Amino acid sequence: MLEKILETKRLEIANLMLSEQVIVPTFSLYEALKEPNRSIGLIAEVKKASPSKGIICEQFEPISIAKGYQEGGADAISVLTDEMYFQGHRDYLSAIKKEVSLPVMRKDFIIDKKQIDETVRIGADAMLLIVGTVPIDQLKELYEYAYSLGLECLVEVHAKEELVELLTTFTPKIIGVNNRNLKTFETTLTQTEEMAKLIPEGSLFVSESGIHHTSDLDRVKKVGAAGVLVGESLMRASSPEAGIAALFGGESVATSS
Ligand SMILES: O=C(O)c1ccccc1NCC(=O)[C@H](O)[C@H](O)COP(=O)(O)O
Repeated sequence: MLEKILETKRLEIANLMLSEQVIVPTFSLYEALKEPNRSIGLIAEVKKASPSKGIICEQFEPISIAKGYQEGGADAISVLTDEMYFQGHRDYLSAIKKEVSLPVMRKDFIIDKKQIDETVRIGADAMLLIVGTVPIDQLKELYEYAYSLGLECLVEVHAKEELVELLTTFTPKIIGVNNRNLKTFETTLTQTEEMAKLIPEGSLFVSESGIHHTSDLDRVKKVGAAGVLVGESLMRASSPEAGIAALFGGESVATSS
């Protein structure tokens, strides 16, 4: 699946036209995850569809979903911008950035500096980089290029070997362990549990995908995750706020005194 998506991305990059710069305030994903609203940080994802589940949300209203996430106490928002496989759009991200005061991450398949320029133009605070999509030295270059433009990166791994390769090349400030196997689409939190031991102390780590229940949060919290990235279970809830409340089992949001 990943190879098919990357093939599409290469074609898109060849035809990519940069849009006008969106002027919006910036927010740090790292800082938001370092001091989360609850006992573990939440990156709530705006996700209409996916290769594994097809359409997840029929009545898809990205701005109102994002506002609901903010209202429900999410620490950051992830927006899928891939059109072909996730029915996302870069315009959703720009529109959301204008309406919420949270860090907004672009969730896409970034393999070229031109896409990073576009990510800045559309107003994102952060973006995803996936180990294995380009050679690791190139990934490091993309990471450094993004930070030089003020964009933070969540660097995602799907396997222990990828994490080892990543950490022998560079140490990202935010590392994501994706619990989804991209060949079978199965998710297992064992991924997070096994890889947690290898995450360096100085990096924040986020457990991604397949998180549906409070017990899932407890499992990843126990092994030191600073945050979770949750899409489907929140998108299927009766409202974004209700989805977050159910996931956190009634845990209240910290208020600053
Ligand atoms: O979600 C998919 O089917 C998928 C397929 C191929 C590549 C990536 C995919 N998902 C991207 C993600 O990592 C998730 O959207 C994100 O972690 C949230 O996952 P979930 O809570 O399980 O919706």
